[in-house]
Amino acid sequence: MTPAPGTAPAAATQDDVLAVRNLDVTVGGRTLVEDVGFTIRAGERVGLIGESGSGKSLTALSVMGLLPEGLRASGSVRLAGVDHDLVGADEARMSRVRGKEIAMVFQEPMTALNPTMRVGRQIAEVLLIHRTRPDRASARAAAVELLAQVGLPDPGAAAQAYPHQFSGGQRQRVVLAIALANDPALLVCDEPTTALDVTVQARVLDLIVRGVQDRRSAMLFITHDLAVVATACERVMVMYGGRLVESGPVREVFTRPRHRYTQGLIGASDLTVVDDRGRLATIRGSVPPAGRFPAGCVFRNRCDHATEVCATRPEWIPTGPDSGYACFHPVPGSAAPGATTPTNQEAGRG
Ligand SMILES: Nc1ncnc2c1ncn2[C@@H]1O[C@H](COP(=O)(O)OP(=O)(O)OP(=O)(O)O)[C@@H](O)[C@H]1O
Repeated sequence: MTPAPGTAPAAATQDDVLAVRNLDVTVGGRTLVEDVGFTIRAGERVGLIGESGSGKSLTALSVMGLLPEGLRASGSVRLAGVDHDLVGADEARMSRVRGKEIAMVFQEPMTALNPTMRVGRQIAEVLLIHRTRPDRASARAAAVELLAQVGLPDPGAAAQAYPHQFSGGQRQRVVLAIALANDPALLVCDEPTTALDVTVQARVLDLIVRGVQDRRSAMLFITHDLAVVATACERVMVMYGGRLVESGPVREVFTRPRHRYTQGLIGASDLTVVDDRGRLATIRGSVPPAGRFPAGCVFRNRCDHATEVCATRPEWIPTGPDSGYACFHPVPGSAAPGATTPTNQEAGRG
């Protein structure tokens, strides 16, 4: 096939942790995912975006060998250090890979947790099954340590609790602790923060990114939220109609999208960035060219009160000749000490 514009051929190198080639997913006579190919390097964080039904989840599920009954994958999915293809691998082989070399975090944490088992034990089991810890006592101690790493207060007590005793955000932290337990080479996340309260989304996203960075794990991150991709990922791939249509560094794809679908997606989005003083800016329309942001800006999650508060404010600054405007105001709870907040004060928001 001729590669779609902006998609790199899936040529595996020694640094690649994952190499997907010619992946098709079919059901009956219907092709749902067609000729998808990509690689992910060790430690690389890659976003996968695209409209609903474009094939993102089926691509991720194929990588993990978890396609729903009746769907069939063909092509090749190779993982570094695993001597067989994951496409067509039987369940016994896949269960040795899953939870060890590849781990996953889905949208709804309850689907990943056993409601009748204390969470400390659920984490310990993953360590024992894959023989990462030699005995139950050290697995339990490691479980408490993992719960501390994902920011649960009083991790010793948390280990003794059942899933229903946690909030949604806390449950997703537990799922993350399980996913990271064996230092996977690849973490696959499918909308991991979408079901969470908006106030905890950024914190959980932070923990995911920190968790993979600390372990030098690679990450494949599915989301609808471009700002999340901009925060969490270095590279982004775009799916449309079951095919991968574009791929590249996040800033390049977001500033110079090549495929018509990506151009529409970016053009219709509001993105937000945070500058080095902890202030948040909403970029309306599209992202301005690289270098137009103040130094130290990082992308953050969507700002949903900017339009009515800021649209008429003089603090709106043009961010590029054809790319809309930004309005700075503080990120709730995370403004850097000493950050000036004129927009916020004028708007009477704290
Ligand atoms: N079990 C199934 N049987 C038949 N068709 C399916 C099945 N699961 C998914 N599909 C179809 O495959 C296509 C791709 O689905 P997929 O879930 O990968 O999309 P997606 O990009 O992840 O969408 P969303 O963002 O809404 O989760 C869709 O047309 C969907 O209806």
